[in-house]
Amino acid sequence: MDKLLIRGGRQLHGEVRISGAKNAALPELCAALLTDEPVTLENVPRLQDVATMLKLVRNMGVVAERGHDGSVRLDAGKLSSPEAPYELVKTMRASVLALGPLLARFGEATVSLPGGCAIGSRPVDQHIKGLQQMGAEIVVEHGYIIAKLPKGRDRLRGASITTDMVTVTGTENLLMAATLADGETVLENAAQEPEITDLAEMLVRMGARIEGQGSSRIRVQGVARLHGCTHRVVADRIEAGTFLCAVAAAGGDVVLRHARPDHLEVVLEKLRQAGASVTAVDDGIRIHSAGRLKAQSFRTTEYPGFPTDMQAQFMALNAIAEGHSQVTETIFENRFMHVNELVRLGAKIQVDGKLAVVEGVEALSGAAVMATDLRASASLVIAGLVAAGETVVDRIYHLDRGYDQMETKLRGIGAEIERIGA
Ligand SMILES: CC(=O)N[C@H]1[C@@H](OP(=O)(O)OP(=O)(O)OC[C@H]2O[C@@H](n3ccc(=O)[nH]c3=O)[C@H](O)[C@@H]2O)O[C@H](CO)[C@@H](O)[C@@H]1O
Ligand SMILES: C=C(OP(=O)(O)O)C(=O)O
Repeated sequence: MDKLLIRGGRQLHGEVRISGAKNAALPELCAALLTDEPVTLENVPRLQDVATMLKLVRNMGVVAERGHDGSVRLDAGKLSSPEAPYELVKTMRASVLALGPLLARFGEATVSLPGGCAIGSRPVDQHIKGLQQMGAEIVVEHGYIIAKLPKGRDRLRGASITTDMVTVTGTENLLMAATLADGETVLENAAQEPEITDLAEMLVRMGARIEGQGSSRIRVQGVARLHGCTHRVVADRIEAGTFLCAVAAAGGDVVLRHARPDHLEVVLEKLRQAGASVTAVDDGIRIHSAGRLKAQSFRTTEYPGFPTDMQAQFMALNAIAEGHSQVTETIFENRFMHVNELVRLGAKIQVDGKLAVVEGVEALSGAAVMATDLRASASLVIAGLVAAGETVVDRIYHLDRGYDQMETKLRGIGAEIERIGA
């Protein structure tokens, strides 16, 4: 099993190219299931989750080819089975995004329940309830969501759906299903993340009629069929945010090319309040950080609030900043697993339910630590970059799920980091 070996204490200087967003690419790969015409996605990040999604759609009969230029061409003209088996779904929750498109286009879908995962129980009841409101008959049996249209119907029907909470993949599943439904669908309490707007833009290119993406009410007028398109995946705001925290913590001056400042406003503001200089530059964001930063309290909430996917990385920064901070996690019930590992590196953090209280220390010291989930891994890498001596991060398969060549990019700006075998 691969590990990362980091020798801390180097400042970071230069330029990093931010990749396409994991959380946009995954639903967009599923959106290709909505049409029998070829779809080309550009700027698709090289990640394990993307490889898993390609395996999943190929397993259904989709012809999917990766180009050398970061593009993926998908042809879902003929499908052998509208099914997502447990073996593939268990490694990636986002597989549930196949449910809406399959049901909308083929009138049936069998998708394994994703099950719980490290950061929380993460049910998909809102996806199921919304599709039922659109007329689907759904049973959950032997760990599978088995969905079909009632006899005599060949399309879902538009509906007014208010989800009990804001759900990102729930909104995406219902949005994709609604594009081919009969009549109008209104999604109330919709998630507003930039990845949803990007997905909606792709669907519009395919001929969908959508209004209100990026707001909490999305209206969709269903159409009888969608066509192929070429779409460029939006830049990954969480990858950008992770590099921003790395530079803020380690010190240095770095330009993140392709990063979108408008997608990271709350994080950028926190970094500025901490004392870093953060500016929008041509096609990117520049961060300059010198000296010890000031700790910042924050509370994770849905977009446009502070992203839960940035909580662990910012906590690593707070761990070595000056002063106390309070970090409140409101989205997932078990997303503080990095805390014990940061403590192994010398951080002082106490957790009480949804609240972590961080007392900034002057220095961390390298140690062997274990990654427990994707963003926890990133926070350990950031802590390793500032810790004195060597840090070895184990179980980095979590990191590989969602970061495109992280260690190569970090090495490119001066970090001492290498991948080592077991
Ligand atoms: C592939 C992808 O885009 N993943 C992102 C997506 O995950 P994901 O879409 O799974 O997260 P949700 O927005 O659905 O989850 C928000 C909250 O709602 C709960 N919930 C959700 C659906 C449901 O049917 N029932 C229910 O109870 C969840 O358990 C969680 O507590 O948004 C999260 C919140 O920004 C991010 O951390 C993930 O990186
Ligand atoms: C939690 C995340 O991803 P996923 O929903 O794919 O598990 C994430 O990207 O931080």
